[in-house]
Amino acid sequence: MKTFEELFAELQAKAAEGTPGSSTVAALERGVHFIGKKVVEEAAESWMAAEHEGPERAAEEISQLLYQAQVLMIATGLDLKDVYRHL
Ligand SMILES: N=c1c2ncn([C@@H]3O[C@H](COP(=O)(O)OP(=O)(O)OP(=O)(O)O)[C@@H](O)[C@H]3O)c2ncn1[C@@H]1O[C@H](COP(=O)(O)O)[C@@H](O)[C@H]1O
Repeated sequence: MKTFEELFAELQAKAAEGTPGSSTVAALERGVHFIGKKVVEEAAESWMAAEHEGPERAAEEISQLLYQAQVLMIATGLDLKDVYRHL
């Protein structure tokens, strides 16, 4: 198990190193348009899971939504503090 902050630090490091075999690096190479579509896809799947598939499936889909949101942040050059200051 990892926290939101720990995952973000891991993704930043992989992006900086261009780690081979990383799905994050592959997504970043495809760009914001591709990542944005993944965010929307995971948002829809989170909604559907919450409404129809129960809390366990919702948790799984929401974790993927958080992951994709972090990838979008990195693709946009944002750090966590850039987002947190709007909370
Ligand atoms: N938490 C995630 C994570 N969540 C989702 N994904 C990716 O997001 C994509 C999910 O897209 P899809 O919806 O197409 O996948 P799916 O099979 O249809 O899944 P469902 O949405 O239908 O359930 C897959 O490519 C996953 O690899 C993730 N990829 C990586 N991580 C974590 O990110 C870290 C770095 O991973 P790498 O960059 O791959 O090394 C590791 O700690 C990973 O655990």
